[in-house]
Amino acid sequence: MMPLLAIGFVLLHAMSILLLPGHAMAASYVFLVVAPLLACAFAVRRGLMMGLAPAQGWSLAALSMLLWTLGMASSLYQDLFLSNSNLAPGETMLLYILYGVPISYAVAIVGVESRSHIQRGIDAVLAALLGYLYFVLMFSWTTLQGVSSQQSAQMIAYMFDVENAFLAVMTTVRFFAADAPRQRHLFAAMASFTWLYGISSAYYNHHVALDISPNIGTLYDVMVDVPFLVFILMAWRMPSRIPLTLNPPLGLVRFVRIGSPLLLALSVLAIALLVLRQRFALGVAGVVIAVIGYGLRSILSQVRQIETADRLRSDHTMLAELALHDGLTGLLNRRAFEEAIGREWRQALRTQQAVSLLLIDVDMFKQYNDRYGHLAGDACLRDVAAILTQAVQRPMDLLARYGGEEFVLILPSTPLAGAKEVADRLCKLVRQLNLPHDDSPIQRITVSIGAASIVPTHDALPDALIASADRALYEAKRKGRNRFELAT
Ligand SMILES: Nc1nc2c(ncn2[C@@H]2O[C@H](COP(=O)(O)OP(=O)(O)OP(=O)(O)O)[C@@H](O)[C@H]2O)c(=O)[nH]1
Repeated sequence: MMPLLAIGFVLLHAMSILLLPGHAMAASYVFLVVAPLLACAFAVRRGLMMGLAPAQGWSLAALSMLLWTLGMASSLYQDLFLSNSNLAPGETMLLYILYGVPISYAVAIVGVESRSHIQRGIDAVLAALLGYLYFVLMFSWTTLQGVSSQQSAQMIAYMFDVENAFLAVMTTVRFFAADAPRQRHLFAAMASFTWLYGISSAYYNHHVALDISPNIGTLYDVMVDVPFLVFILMAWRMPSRIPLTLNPPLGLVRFVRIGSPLLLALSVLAIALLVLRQRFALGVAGVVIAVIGYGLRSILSQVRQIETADRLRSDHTMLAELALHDGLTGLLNRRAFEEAIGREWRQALRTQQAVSLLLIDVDMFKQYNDRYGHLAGDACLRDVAAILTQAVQRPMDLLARYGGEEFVLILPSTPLAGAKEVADRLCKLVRQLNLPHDDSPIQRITVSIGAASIVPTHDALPDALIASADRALYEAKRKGRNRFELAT
C-alpha cells in the first residue's frame, strides 16, 4: 500500500508540472515541501516507537529532514515572494548544508555504548562547531542575496558533493557494521536517503542550477521527491523486515564502534582547514578544538576500557572463587577437593610421606531433615562445617564439602596415627555441639568418620585412598555410627 502511495505522489507531482505549465513552479513547491515534511513526520513516528533520545538516531533524522524542509520553504519564499532569481541565496544554502550535521552526529553516536555525560558534551560541542564552520564557509561563497559568480556556485556545488558523499559512505558503513536490528534499520533508512539524495543533488547542482546539459528543467523536481519517499518507506517498515542475514565481521563492528566517535572531530578538522584561508583565527580555533575534542574522547574511552578491564578482572576472581566454593557452607567444594588431592598426591610421591584422608558423614541426617525440615538441615550442615573448620589446625590441611551431608579432610604428611587423633577430636567436637536430634540414639547430631592413610606409589591413584576411607566409613556406620574407623 505505502509503495503505491509513494508512486502516486511522484506521478501526481509530474502531472502537475506537465498539466499546469503556467503554475508549474508553485505546484512543484507544494510537493517539494510536503515530501521532506512527511519524511520528518515519519522519522518522529518511528522515534516515538523506538525512543526519541538522540542515541536512537530517529530524532536526529527528523531534525535533518526538518532543516531540509526549511531550506525548501526558504527557496519557495525567495522564488515566489521575493522573485529572487539568484541560484544560491545564503540562508537557503546554509539550511541545505546544515541538514548533514544531525546525520553526522547520528553516525558518531548511535550504538556507541555507555557514553558518559562528558563524552556527550564533547560530541555536542563538536556538532555545534561543525554547523558554525559550515555557516562561515557557506557565507564566504555566498551572501544572503546569493552567489556573486558562477565560480562561487561551482564551489558550493562541490561542497555539497563532498558532504553528501561523506554522509552516504558513512551511513552505509554503519549499516554494514550494525549488529543490532534497530541500528541496521536506522542506517538502512539513512543510507538509502543519503545515496539517492546525493545523486539527485549532484545532478541539480551541476546541471539544472547552472543550466548545463543534460537539464530536464522543472521536471527535475520529481527526482527530489524520491530520496524522501524512499526514506519514508524505510522508516515505515518494521525493523524486523529489514534483512539481517548479513553477519558483519567482528573486526568491522569493532573498528566502526571505536572509529565512529572520532568522526565528528575529523569533520570539524576538515572544515576548519577549509575555513583557514578566509578566517584564519577561526580556522585555527576549529583545528585546536577538533584536536582537543579528539584527544579528550580518546582519553575518556581509554579510561572506560581500563574500568571495564578492572571490572572484568574482579568478576573473574569472584567467579573463580564461586567455582571452587560450596554456597551453603562456604567450604571448598568437590571440584576444589579433586584438584587438591591430585596436588597433594604428587607432592607426597616426591617426598615419600604418608597422606591421610578422612571422610566425615553426618549420622541419620535424612531423619534430621524429615523431622526438623530442610532449612534446619541446612543450618545444621553449616554448624558442623564451622566446627570442623575450627578443629582443623594446620594450614596445609584441607577441608571440603564432599557432597550432601559428607565432608572430606586431607591431611598431608600425616600417618594413620595422626589421622586417628584428628578423627577422634572431630567426633568429640561435633558431639559437643549439642545439636538436638531426637531420632538419634544419643539425641544429638553426631558424625561417623572413615580414615585412611597411604604413602603414594607410581602405580596407585588417589582414588585408592578415597576408596579405602570410604570402606572405613562404611564400617563406622555399620558398627553403630558416632565413631571413627581406620582403614586397615
Ligand atoms: N538440608 C540439607 N540436606 C541435605 C543436603 N545435602 C544432602 N542432604 C540430605 O542428606 C540426607 C542424607 O541421607 P542418607 O544418605 O540416607 O544418610 P543419613 O540419613 O545421614 O544416614 P547415615 O549416613 O547412614 O547415618 C538426604 O536426605 C539428603 O537429602 C543439604 O545441602 N541440605
